This record gives sequence, structure tokens and C-alpha cells, in this order.
Amino acid sequence: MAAAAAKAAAAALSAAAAVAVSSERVHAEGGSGFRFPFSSSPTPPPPPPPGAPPPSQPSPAPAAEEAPRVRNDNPRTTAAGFDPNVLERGAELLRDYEKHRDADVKKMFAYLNKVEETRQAELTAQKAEHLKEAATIELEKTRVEYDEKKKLAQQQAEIKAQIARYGDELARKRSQLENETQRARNQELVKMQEDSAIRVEQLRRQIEEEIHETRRKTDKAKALIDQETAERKSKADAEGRALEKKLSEEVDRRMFLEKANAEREKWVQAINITFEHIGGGLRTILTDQNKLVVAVGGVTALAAGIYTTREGARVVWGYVDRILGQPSLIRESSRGKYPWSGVPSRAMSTMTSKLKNGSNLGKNGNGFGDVILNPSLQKRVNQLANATANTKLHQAPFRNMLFYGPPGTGKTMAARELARESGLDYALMTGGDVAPLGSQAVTKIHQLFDWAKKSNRGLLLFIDEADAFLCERNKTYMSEAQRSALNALLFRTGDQSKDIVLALATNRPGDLDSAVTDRIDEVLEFPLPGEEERCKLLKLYLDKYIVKAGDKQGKGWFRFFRRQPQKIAVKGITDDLIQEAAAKTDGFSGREIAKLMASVQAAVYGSTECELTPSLFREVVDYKVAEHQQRRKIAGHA
Ligand SMILES: Nc1ncnc2c1ncn2[C@@H]1O[C@H](COP(=O)(O)OP(=O)(O)OP(=O)(O)O)[C@@H](O)[C@H]1O
Repeated sequence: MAAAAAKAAAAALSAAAAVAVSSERVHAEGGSGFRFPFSSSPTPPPPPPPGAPPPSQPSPAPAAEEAPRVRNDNPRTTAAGFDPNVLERGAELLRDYEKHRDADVKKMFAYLNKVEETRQAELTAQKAEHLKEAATIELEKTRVEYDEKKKLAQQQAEIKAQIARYGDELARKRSQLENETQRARNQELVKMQEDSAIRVEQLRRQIEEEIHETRRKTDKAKALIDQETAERKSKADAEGRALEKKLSEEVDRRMFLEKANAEREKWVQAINITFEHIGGGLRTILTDQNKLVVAVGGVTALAAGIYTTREGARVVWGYVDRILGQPSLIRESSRGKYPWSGVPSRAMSTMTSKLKNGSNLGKNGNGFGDVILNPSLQKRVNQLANATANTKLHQAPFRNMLFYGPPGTGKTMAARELARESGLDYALMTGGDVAPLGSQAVTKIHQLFDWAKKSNRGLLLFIDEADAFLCERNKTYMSEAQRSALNALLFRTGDQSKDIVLALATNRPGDLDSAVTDRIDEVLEFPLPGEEERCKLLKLYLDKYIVKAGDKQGKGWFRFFRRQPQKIAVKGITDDLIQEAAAKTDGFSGREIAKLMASVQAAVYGSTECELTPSLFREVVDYKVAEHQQRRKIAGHA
């Protein structure tokens, strides 16, 4: 406020000075009175710009020495810059002012106001200028800040980018490292897997070798067991047959003894009578010299003749036996021991079979004696028999056959009947007999074939248990002798023969050597009998073992001396009962059914009444069925 007042006073002084100058000029120009600068000049001179030199003031002239007034545009000042003339003029003006105060005071204040306003305006302008500058500075500051911020942001962005790049780099390196580690691990894994695969492969090979070895050993053991079983079986069969023969011989012997005793008594009487006659005759001879000489000579000649004949016959028989005799490998033959031995019986059997039906039909009405087969197999065997008979008729080569199937299904019987039906001789051998012959086997095989070739009718050579002798040659457990025997057989059967039909029977056709199977023309499977066949078999063996048990006469001359078996009374054995038994005996072979009926016969003979009743029959059937199941369980089938 004080500053404002001082400013106003200074302004007033300067204004007063200006007024003084102008009034002075007026006086100098001869004008009348005082003229207020505001009245002569509507617009006061503008205040000097700050910094500009103050406006020129007219220098005051002393009143005494009134020298022509010259305007001093550059008045002198004191050393401090202060001009007292101006003050004097101001004071004079103030005095004038006092005079003219009333009139001009208002103008002056207005003028002062204006000056003040102008000053205010200047200040405002200055302030605005300052504000503008401040705004500019602020703007600049903002811009700088913005730039700084921008730079910072850029730097941050760059840092971020760098961090990101670095992070990327790190991630890349890390992933590279991971990849490398993974690759290394993978390689390691692959190596481990390879190692493991190699180990597994080695293990597998080892196991395979072990399995192979075990299998080989098992096969060997199995073959040995089979061989042993076959041997045991054949031995048991032979023993059975021998026992049966022995028993029947024993019975025959006893019967014979009984008859012989009776006969002996008869003969003793006859001999006594004869000796009485001879005694009479001897007495006559001894008393007559000539008659005595003739009698001695006759007896001596007779003895010599008998002796010579016997010895000669023995030599001849030995020779014939060697040349024509049945080989030891043959167990059964329709030719008998000597070629002529079977002729009468064959002729008889052919005659009787023809007389029976006028056809080839056998006992069971199907053309095959006692063999019961399923219809399709029966048909096949019939066709084969006819074909073989025709082959023989036309002198064409025979066809070899293979019969395979479970044990006891009629293979041997069918072969026998087939030979009979086709008019061939037949000979039966067992594969199991070859191995025990050792080095003799080859010779025996050749002997066998030589013998077989001598049959005029042609011969069916049936080799039972063929797998025991004709199995794969590369099997390790096969002996050298066996292999040679097989080779001998292969050699003898290499070409199709017009003399020999080779019929092989086996339970294991897969075991046969491929060269053997290659020689086979007809393969027939003998399955276990179906229900219908079982029914027929039961009836057949019921008839054979029970119904006709008492009718049996036997063979040979001794049959007349044999004790006849007891007749069995059959009661209530109906077709339904047989059918029931057939249903129960599912899985039985023909042999098992035959044995079942033999057991029924034994049970009947074991009973006191010697009578077959349904309950006894059922009892035996049930017992046999249970036994069969048990056997299957032991064999691991059930
Ligand atoms: N189909 C059948 N018809 C009649 N009886 C049969 C039949 N099958 C088997 N048999 C009886 O079983 C016994 C044995 O028959 P065979 O010897 O023919 O059988 P296989 O099949 O040759 O047996 P393996 O294979 O054991 O030698 C015969 O004596 C017979 O009593």
C-alpha cells in the first residue's frame, strides 16, 4: 500500500513536472495564463517504458536572468541523478494547481486514475506475461517431465525388453540345456532299452533253449514211456494170451484126462484081449523057426524106415520153414504158419459167408463181420474193400491205407475184415516189435516183405502202433537200428505194389515220418462210437458173451473133450435198458464196451443163479462208467 502511494506520488511529481514544462512552454510562446496540459492535450503522453530514459524536462530558468529559454532535452543531473529544478517546477505547478485546483483536480485524479489504470494494466500485462512465462515454464516442465517420463518409459521398456530378451535367452538356454539333458537321458534310456532288449532277447533265447531242451527231454521221456507202454502192453497181451491158452489147455488137459481114463480102461481091455491074441501068435512064431526070422527082419526094417522118414522129414521141414515160414514179426496171419495151412479154413470161411446170405453181408448185417462202425466210415471201408478187390482183379497196384483214431475203436478188426472182404491174405505186426530186434530189424523187415510177396492172393500187411516204428526220423531218441528199419520199410514200399497193401494204424498220426505219410493213399479216421454204435456194440457183445455163452464149442479136436460153459439165463434185458446203457457209456471205445459186457458175464458167473437181471446189468454198467470217468481223470482228460 505504501509502495502504491509512493508510486502514485512519483507519478504525480512526474506529471507535475510535465505540466510545468508545458506551462513554461506556454509562457514562452506568449500564451495567456496557465494551461493545464490535460486541457490542451486530450491524451497525455504515454509513460516512458521501463528502462527507457526519462522524458526530457525543460530546465528551469532563473526568474532573474530571464534568458531565452532553450529547451534542454538532456538536463544535467547531480551525481546522484536528482534534478531539483523539476521539483521547483513541480512546486510551482502545485501552486498553480492550488490555484486551479478546484477546476482541474478532478481531471488530475482522473488522469492519475488513468495512470494508475495504465500501470495496473501494465502490471496485469506483466502478470499475464509472467503467468504466460510460468505457463510456458510449466508447459516446458511438463514437456520435460513428459520427455523424462517417456525416456524413462522407453528405458523401462528397453530394460523390460532386455529383461525379456535375457529371460528368453535364459529360457532358450534352459530349454536347450533341458533338451540336451533330455536327449542325453533319451539316449541313455534308448541304450538302457537296447540293453534291456538284448538282455530280454538273450533271456528269451535261453528260455526257448530251455523249453526246447525240456520239450526234447519230455518227448524223449514220452517216447520211452510210450515204447515201454507198448512193450508192456504187448507183453501183457502176450502174457494174457499165454495165460488164457494155459488155462484153456489146463481145462482141455483135465477133460482129456477124464476122457482118457475112460478110454484107457476100454483100451486096457482091448489091449489085454489083443495081447492074448499076440501071445498066442508069439508062441506060434517062437515055436516055428522060419516065422521067427521073418518077424524079426520085418520089425527091424519097419524101425529103420520110421527113423529114416522122421529124420528126413525134419530136414525138409527145416528147409521149408526157412524158405516159406512165417516171419517172427508177424503176430497173426490168415496164411497160417505155412502157405498151405490156411487154405482149407479160408475156403470154408469164404464158402460159409457166401452160403449165409448169398452176398458179402456179415454177421451184423453191414458186411463187416463183427465190426460196428458209424455209417459213413462203414461206407468208406466197404468202398475201399470193393476197390481193393477190383484192383486185385485187374492186376493194378494196390493203395496203401492209414487208420487213425483212439485206441480200441476197431482199426485192427476193420483191417482184418477189409482183407477178408477183398479176398486178400492178411498179416498183422506191431510197430513195437521192431525196436527190440536191434540190428536184426532190417533183416527181419526184408524177410517180412519177401514172405508177403509170396502170397498168391495178395496180402494186406497191417502194422499196428505204426508210430512206434515209423515215427519222424530226425527224432533224437530214435535208435540207429530203428532208423535203419524204417529206411528198409521205406525202401520196400517206394513203388506202388501189386502184391502188398500196406495198412498202418496209429493213435498219433502226427508222429509219423513224412516219407511214410507220403506213401499213404487213403486215410480213415476211426472215432469213438456214437450212441447208436454203442447200442449196437452192447447188443453184439451181449449176444456174444451172454446169450451164446453156453453154445461155445471152441476150436480144434479137443473141443469134444472140453467142459461146456454154463448157459446164462437172460431176464428183462430190453432194448430200452440197452439204450439206457448206451447213453451212459458216452466216451467209451468199442474195446471198453466189449470189456463191459465181459464184466457183465463175469458178474453173472459170479452170482449163484447164473442169471442176468436188469439190476445186475445196471450195477455193472454204472460201475464201469465210474471206472471210465476215474481213468479219464487220472489221464487228465476230464
Ligand atoms: N468197431 C468195433 N466193433 C466191434 N468191436 C470193436 C470195435 N472196436 C473195438 N472193438 C472191440 O475192441 C477190441 C479191440 O479192437 P481193435 O483191436 O480193432 O481196436 P484198435 O482200434 O485196433 O485198437 P488199438 O489202437 O489199441 O490197436 C476188439 O477185439 C473188439 O472186441
